[in-house]
Amino acid sequence: MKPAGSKAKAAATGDTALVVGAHGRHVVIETPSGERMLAHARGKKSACVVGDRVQWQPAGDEAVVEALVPRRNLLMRQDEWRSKSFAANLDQLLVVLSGEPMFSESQLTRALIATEDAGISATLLLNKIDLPTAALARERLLPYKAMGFTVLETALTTQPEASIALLTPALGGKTTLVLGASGMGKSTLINLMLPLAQAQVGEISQALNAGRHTTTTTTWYWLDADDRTNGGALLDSPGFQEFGLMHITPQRLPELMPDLRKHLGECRFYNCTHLHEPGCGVRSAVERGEISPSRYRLYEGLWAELSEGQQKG
Ligand SMILES: Nc1nc2c(ncn2[C@@H]2O[C@H](COP(=O)(O)OP(=O)(O)OP(=O)(O)O)[C@@H](O)[C@H]2O)c(=O)[nH]1
Ligand SMILES: [Zn+2]
Repeated sequence: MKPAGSKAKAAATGDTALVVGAHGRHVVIETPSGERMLAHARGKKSACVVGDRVQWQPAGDEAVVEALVPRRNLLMRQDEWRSKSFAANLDQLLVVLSGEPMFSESQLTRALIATEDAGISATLLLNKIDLPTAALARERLLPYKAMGFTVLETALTTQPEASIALLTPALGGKTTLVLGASGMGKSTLINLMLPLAQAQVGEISQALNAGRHTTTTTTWYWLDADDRTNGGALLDSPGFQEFGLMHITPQRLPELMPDLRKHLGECRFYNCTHLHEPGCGVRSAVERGEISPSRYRLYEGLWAELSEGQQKG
């Protein structure tokens, strides 16, 4: 075995590669020349996620991940049993929503809290605006517009050209993780923006193989395969059902919810939980209609859920 020092030095001088697919300790990396290969992470600590930059060494036809380049950010979720990382080094999250099926405000709020916690910005996309149910969905998104989120609107299937024209500048040059609950139109969006996406998926799942037909982890797609430095990328993450926030303490919730955060200086007690204290600025704002009742209810529910988790943990 070579001394660890020389190996570390070789890795440090090597080019970094991008993780474009990951399944446990098996990852698919893309080298600066655009070559993709299967790589193995060393040791348990070196778990990589899509979007990571890694130092690597060739090992036959495959590669070994030597070290992880420090991350700019990491989007994760955590339930009682385990934590799951979606992706690292993101510029933004795009949440696809629709009125049919109606999006879940709880799911949306959870995703936005995790995103805020990770220091990543988020854009909302109301899809299926060709359907009458879009009106109600639009109304339910008003509080989110008021707290500063951009809400784009598309009819991906009936107005594909207009959708591309709207989405191209919103996605260009950025690394965007796309989230969407089942039926909202996430696959339609990916296929519209990336006509060759299916081919890229095939390639990555084949490399990670283990006989799986569908990707169960996040997948990286270049928006423009000829411009891998500035062109931007879409990351498709399957499964948006349970967005556990167990990695966040209940005390931090108000600062991660922009509509509540705005009123934090207005409470009588510095350590106000905004649940029952007198002179609470947050609850006054709810009464004045400046914080929507649904958002406040979500806050109460999350507080209870995360406090219980804290007691157990
Ligand atoms: N009317 C209308 N239907 C749409 C629109 N966008 C997508 N759909 C339809 O909605 C259904 C769900 O779209 P998908 O793109 O498969 O949704 P998804 O979010 O990927 O859902 P899963 O595949 O279950 O993860 C499909 O039948 C689409 O054709 C739209 O803008 N308007
Ligand atoms: Zn308060």
